Amino acid sequence: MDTILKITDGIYYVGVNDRDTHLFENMWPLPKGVTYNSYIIKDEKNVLIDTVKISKVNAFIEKIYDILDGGKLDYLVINHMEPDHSGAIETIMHEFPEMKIVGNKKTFEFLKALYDIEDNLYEIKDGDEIDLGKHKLKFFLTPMVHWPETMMTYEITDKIIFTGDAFGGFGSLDGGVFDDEVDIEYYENEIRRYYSNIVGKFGPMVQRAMKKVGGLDIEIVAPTHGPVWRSNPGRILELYDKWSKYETEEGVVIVYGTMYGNTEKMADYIARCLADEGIKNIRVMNSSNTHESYIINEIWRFKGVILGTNTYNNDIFPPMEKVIINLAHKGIKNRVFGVFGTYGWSGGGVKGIVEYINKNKWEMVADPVEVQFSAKEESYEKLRELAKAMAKRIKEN
Ligand SMILES: Cc1cc2nc3c(=O)[nH]c(=O)nc-3n(C[C@H](O)[C@H](O)[C@H](O)COP(=O)(O)O)c2cc1C
Repeated sequence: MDTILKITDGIYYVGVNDRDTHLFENMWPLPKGVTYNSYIIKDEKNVLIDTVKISKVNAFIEKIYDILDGGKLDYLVINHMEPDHSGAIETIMHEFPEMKIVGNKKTFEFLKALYDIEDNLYEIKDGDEIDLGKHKLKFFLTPMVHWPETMMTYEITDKIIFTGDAFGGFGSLDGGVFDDEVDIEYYENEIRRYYSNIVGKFGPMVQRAMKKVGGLDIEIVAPTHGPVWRSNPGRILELYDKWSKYETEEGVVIVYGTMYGNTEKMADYIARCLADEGIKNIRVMNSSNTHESYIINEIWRFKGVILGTNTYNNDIFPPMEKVIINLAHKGIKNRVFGVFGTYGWSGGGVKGIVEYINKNKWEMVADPVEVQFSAKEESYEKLRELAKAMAKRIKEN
């Protein structure tokens, strides 16, 4: 079977699709699958850039042998040590025992700790180059995007940057691999979900990395997940730039936790009031049946966040608390918050959310609205006021 996929003269795509794994990092749903991208440069010296998750090693090796056509690998460049990319290293070493592993000091610390590998290492420092013949590699250390060893590899001749997880996204590549071969809008939502779920916490480091490689003449962006950007690389750079600066669009995400519908009723009323105020992008999300992956993705897009909970055992409804813990974990910034909820006797749900908001120094647009068991006429008025304050605030920028 012909599996050879050329990117430029001498540079090939050898990534694989994974439609088996349900949860990325055993946490983030993959309804549309994911890819582990890897690349080969064939020259006087042959190079493999990154590997794949161990479960996909057979398909990977087959592609490598097809392309090398009897040749061998001289180098393996490791841009990122997370096991979805480093999992096949030992197998590749076994197949090509002469091959040198190219990485930085931190890469090699992790290589030893994860796989007990310490031979055939070729350590590079920031800005170092390796001449392959026609092609030339230059290395840029970009720590904490999203691990400490992460780096990017720039191929000078064809102006391709291999970026590791930066600029990546969820979604298997179903036939098309390049941005101009696929319906890119289908992927953009999955790319933002990947960014917000996996890389989002490290916005300042993404900004630092982007500045570092910003002066390069880049024709192709080749990440370790999702499409390869050859027609419009500026688009993915633009998107990551916007998300890592925590920039937002006008819109409100209302997330609620309910057992018997009273808190949900309040959520729907706030949503209607927001619509009355002219807000078009409104997402009402049930924390009990919507994975926080999708909630975080929407919150990464919009400025307004309204959190609602009932009181459960003197505290926030647990599915709702899980969302808030995740939001705090992601270090979300530049959002404005509203809070509402219900209680039966002691209260504690709304109080719990407000405590998270204060602890994270998130801005609240209005006082929380809390009702006993279910909303009455006067509380609906307060909910409308909350919606009005939110609409006004998000229209300010
Ligand atoms: C299992 C359970 C535990 C509850 N625990 C508390 C509690 O500790 N304190 C309190 O004030 N209300 C408590 N309540 C009352 C609810 O917060 C109240 O009924 C609320 O209206 C439920 O909102 P919902 O219809 O959106 O689920 C509890 C209700 C249930 C069913």
